[in-house]
Amino acid sequence: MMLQNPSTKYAAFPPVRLTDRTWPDQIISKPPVWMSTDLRDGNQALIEPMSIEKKLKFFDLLIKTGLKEIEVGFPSASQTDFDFVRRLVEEDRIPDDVTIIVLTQSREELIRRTVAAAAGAKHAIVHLYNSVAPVFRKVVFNMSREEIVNIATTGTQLVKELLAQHPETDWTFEYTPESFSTTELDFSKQIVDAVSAIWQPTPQKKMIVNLPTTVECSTPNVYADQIEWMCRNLQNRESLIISVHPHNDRGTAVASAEMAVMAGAERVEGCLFGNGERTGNVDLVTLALNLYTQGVHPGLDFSDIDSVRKIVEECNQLPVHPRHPYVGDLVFTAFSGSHQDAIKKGFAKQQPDALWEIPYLPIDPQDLGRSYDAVIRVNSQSGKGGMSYLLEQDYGLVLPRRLQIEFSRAVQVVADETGLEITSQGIHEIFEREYLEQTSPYAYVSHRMTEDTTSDESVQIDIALLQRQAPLSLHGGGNGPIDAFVDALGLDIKLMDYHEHAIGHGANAKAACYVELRLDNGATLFGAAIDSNIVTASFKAVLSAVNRQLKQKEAVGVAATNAAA
Ligand SMILES: CC(=O)SCCNC(=O)CCNC(=O)[C@H](O)C(C)(C)COP(=O)(O)OP(=O)(O)OC[C@H]1O[C@@H](n2cnc3c(N)ncnc32)[C@H](O)[C@@H]1OP(=O)(O)O
Ligand SMILES: CC(C)C(=O)C(=O)O
Ligand SMILES: [Mg+2]
Repeated sequence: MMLQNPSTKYAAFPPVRLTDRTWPDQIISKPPVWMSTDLRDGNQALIEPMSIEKKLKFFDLLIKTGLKEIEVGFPSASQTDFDFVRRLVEEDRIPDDVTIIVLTQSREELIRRTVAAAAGAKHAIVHLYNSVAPVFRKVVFNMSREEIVNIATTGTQLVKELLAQHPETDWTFEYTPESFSTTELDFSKQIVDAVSAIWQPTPQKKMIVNLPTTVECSTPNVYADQIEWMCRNLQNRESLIISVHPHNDRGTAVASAEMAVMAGAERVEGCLFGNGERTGNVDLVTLALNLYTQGVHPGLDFSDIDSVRKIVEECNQLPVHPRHPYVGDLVFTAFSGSHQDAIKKGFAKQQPDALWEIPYLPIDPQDLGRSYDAVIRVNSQSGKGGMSYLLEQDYGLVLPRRLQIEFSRAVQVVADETGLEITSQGIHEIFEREYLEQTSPYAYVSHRMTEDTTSDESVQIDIALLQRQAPLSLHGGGNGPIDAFVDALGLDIKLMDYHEHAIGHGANAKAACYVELRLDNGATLFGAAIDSNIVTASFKAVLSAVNRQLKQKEAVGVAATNAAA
C-alpha cells in the first residue's frame, strides 16, 4: 500500500551545488561515440539470454547499423558468452574499424578469463567495474572507501599486466565506477583518479571513464551537473574519454544522456530500443534519431527501422511498444480529427526540398523506411480531414470542403455505432453507399444534347431515365448542360456549387463530379458521381443529390407517420 507520507521511507536525492554550470547553454552539434551494450547489459536482462546464433545475428545487425563499439558480452559469466567472443575473434567476424568490449568484475579469475576471451581481436576494450556508492559499500561489500578503491586499483593493475602479454591486440581500458550517479562526487573522483594513476593514459592512448546511472535516482539535470563536475575535476582530463551509461528507472534515460553529452560526455552506452536491466538502458535509436531531427547525422543508419526492430525483437524475445519513439506501430498515426486536419494541410503545403514542416510529425516517416499509409486512421475521434485524406490518397477522390463536412457526419454515425476503426476501404464503401449508389428513384440511362448559340437557352437536352425501373423521357433547355438537365427534371432545385476532377490518367481516366443543390426546403445537399464522361458524371451527380433528398423526405415522412401512430 502506498504511504501517506513517503518521506518516512524515501529521501530526496541531493542536488549538486554547481552554480556556474555551463551545460544548459550547450547545443549538441555532433554525435557522441555510440557503444552498444545489447549483447551484454541487454543480454543479461533477458528472460532467456541469447544463444550464440542469436548473438551473431544481433552482432551483424549492429555492424550494419554502423556501430563501431560493441560490448559483446561478459565472457566469464558463461561458456556461451566466452565461446561467442572466441568465435568473433577466430572466425574473423569483426570488421577492422570495429572495437569489441568485454566486461568483467574486478576479480582475478574473472579478469584472466575475460582477457583470454578477447585476445587476438584487432581492437578490444577491457571493461572493468566495481560498485562505489554508499549503499553498495555498506550492504554488498561491507568495506571502507579505501578498500573499495583497492578493488579497482588491484584489478586495473592485473588487467595492465595481462594485456601486455597480448601485444597483437590494440587494447583500450575502460573503467566504470558502478552506481556513480548515487555516489559522493569526491569519492568518484578519488577512485577514478586512482585507477587512472595506475593505467597512465595519455592524450594519444586514452582511457575510457564510464559514469553510469546504474539506477536512475534523480532528475537528468542533476546527472548533467555530476558529469560537468567530473569533467572539470578529474586529473589528466585530456587523456580520458568521458562516457555515460544511463538506465531508465525514472523514465528519463534519454534526457539524462542528452544532458550529459551537453555537460561534456563524449561517448554513450545503450541498447537498441532501450532493452537492458529493469526499465532498460538508454535507447540508442531514440538518441540517434533525436539528433537527426536536429539536422545532425548520428552516424547510425535506421533507413529501414522496421527490419532493425524485427531482428531485435526476435533476438530479445521482447516486443517493442507500439508507442515507442520513431519505431512503434502507432507513432506516425493520427486518429484524432484536429491532428489529421493539420497533417493533411502539412502534406499539401510541404515542398520537396524545403525544411520538414508537417505538424505532429517530428520526422518524415519515409526517412525510416516507413510509408505514409498509416499516418491517418479513422475512428470516432476523427474529423473530415482524416476521411477525406484517405479518400484522396487511396481512391483519388478530392472532396470539396463542404462535401467533406457533410460526408464526415455519415462516417461519424458508423464510427459511433461500431466503436471501431474504419479502414480506408470502409470509408470508401460509405461514400459509395451515401453518394455513388444513389440511383433510386431516378437512374440515368442516356442523354442527347444539341447546342444553339443564337438562343438564350443555348443547350437543349433529351434525357432518358428510369424512375423506379420504369422508363422516363424528359426534355429541357438551359445555358449549359447541367442547367438544361435540371430544367428537364422539372424539380424545385437550384445548382449551388459544382466541382469536378479527373481520376487517373490516359485512356482509363475517369471524371469525378460533385454538385451541391439547394432544395425546395432551402437546405442544401450534395450529390456525387464518377463516369468516364465528364458531362454524364455531372448529370449522375445531380441525380445522386435528388435521390438523396427524396430518400430523406421519405424518411422524415415515415418518422412523422410513426410518431402520429
Ligand atoms: C550494473 C551491471 O550491470 S554489472 C554487470 C552485471 N552482470 C552480471 O552479473 C552478469 C554476469 N555475471 C555472472 O554470471 C556472475 O555474477 C559471475 C559468474 C560473473 C560471478 O558469479 P559468482 O562468483 O557467483 O559471484 P556473484 O556474481 O554472486 O558476485 C558476488 C561476489 O562478487 C563481489 N563482487 C560483485 N561485483 C564485483 C566487482 N565488480 N568487483 C569485485 N567483486 C565484485 C561481491 O561482493 C560478492 O562477493 P562475496 O561473494 O565475497 O560476497
Ligand atoms: C557495469 C556498468 C557499466 C553497468 O552496466 C551499470 O552501471 O549499469
Ligand atoms: Mg548497466
